[in-house]
Amino acid sequence: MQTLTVDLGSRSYPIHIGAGLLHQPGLILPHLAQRRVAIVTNTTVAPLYLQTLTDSLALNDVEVVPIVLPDGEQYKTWETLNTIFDALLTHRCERKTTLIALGGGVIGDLTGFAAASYLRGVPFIQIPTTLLAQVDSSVGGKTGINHPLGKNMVGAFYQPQLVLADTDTLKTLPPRELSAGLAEVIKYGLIYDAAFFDWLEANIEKLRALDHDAIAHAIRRSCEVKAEVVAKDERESGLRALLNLGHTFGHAIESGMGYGNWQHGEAVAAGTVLAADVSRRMGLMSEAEVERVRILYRQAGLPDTAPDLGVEAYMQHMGLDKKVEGGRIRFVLLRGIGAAFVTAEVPQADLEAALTHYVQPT
Ligand SMILES: NC(=O)c1ccc[n+]([C@@H]2O[C@H](COP(=O)([O-])OP(=O)(O)OC[C@H]3O[C@@H](n4cnc5c(N)ncnc54)[C@H](O)[C@@H]3O)[C@@H](O)[C@H]2O)c1
Ligand SMILES: O=C(O)C(=O)C[C@@H](O)[C@H](O)[C@H](O)COP(=O)(O)O
Ligand SMILES: [Zn+2]
Repeated sequence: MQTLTVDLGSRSYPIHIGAGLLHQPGLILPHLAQRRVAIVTNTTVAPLYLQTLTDSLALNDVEVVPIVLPDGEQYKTWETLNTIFDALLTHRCERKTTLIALGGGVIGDLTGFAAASYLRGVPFIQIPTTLLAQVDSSVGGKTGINHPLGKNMVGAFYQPQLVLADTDTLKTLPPRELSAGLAEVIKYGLIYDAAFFDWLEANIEKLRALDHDAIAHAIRRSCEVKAEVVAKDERESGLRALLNLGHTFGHAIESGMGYGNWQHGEAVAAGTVLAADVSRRMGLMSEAEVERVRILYRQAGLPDTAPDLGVEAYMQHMGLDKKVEGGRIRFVLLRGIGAAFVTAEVPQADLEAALTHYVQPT
């Protein structure tokens, strides 16, 4: 097992990464304020891992309230959040009852937001079971739900007490979901660590084959970068916005195509190709570098073109992005591989050219 720390003073917490961690309740017990937890999961993950986790906690006299939600991005909504509150109240969960998110990023974001607001705040633990959740969404405290007009539009910054990433859970993950997680892994190389990007190019086949050492390294390096960025800028007043590379376009793709039709990671990959192409048009990146990015996405099983929603629809969706300031859309762009920055100074002609060039019919 490897352990990292998200260093946030009195709200610091560990990230444990390793195989078989669901069978180690000793890692969870010190973080519980009472011997009762509510495990929030979904109809896909529950049959795979809910019993294992429940049994290992029950052996230590921890009572479990299971809350099983429908599966899918289209359920990351106000209505689903309310069903969590219904269950917590029905079972008389208290301020010291810890909520445990067992699942991918959708479950983590919903559970975290429920924990931030139930009784004005209860403790929560992230047990991520997708690659995307293990490398990104379980770390850093962004929680929330979607609105029909935009992704993650309602939520809270609320940090977990613990992140427990059991890499064994990835063995049941469908290949499409593994690829979606690789999009966020590649993001860390692009924004922060060119040597990691080189390593990803050399090891992409191993990662897709779930080679133990390669996956462990990718999760660790991703969490290191995310933990460092979050520790420096928890509430995204500057540096943290770099973690949004590809997301301004990507969130437009997710909401424009209808939540759940494009996986978040797929939309981020396509969105990053658009951001890289805009960077190239602005003279910040070479054609060869854009090509390296596209090749790596293809090798990772990800799209390297975006759906053709039309320039106007893209602009409308992106106008609601959380990085918008004074009505101006701010984009994360690249100055080559490994260096990202945020700017509102993007020529409309370059945006329109990218949105015309790197798209395919929907
Ligand atoms: N909070 C953050 O910082 C942050 C970061 C990145 C993404 N996100 C959010 O995370 C979501 C995407 O997360 P995701 O890619 O994990 O999607 P997801 O949660 O929808 O999970 C993908 C699919 O895999 C299934 N699944 C989960 N674990 C499994 C396992 N071990 N075996 C088999 N199937 C399994 C799920 O039921 C689902 O069908 C988006 O809503 C995105 O906005 C949040
Ligand atoms: O943690 C962050 O900060 C990120 O931006 C990580 C992203 O991968 C993630 O998709 C996040 O939810 C997007 O944030 P948002 O503020 O644009 O909704
Ligand atoms: Zn993301």
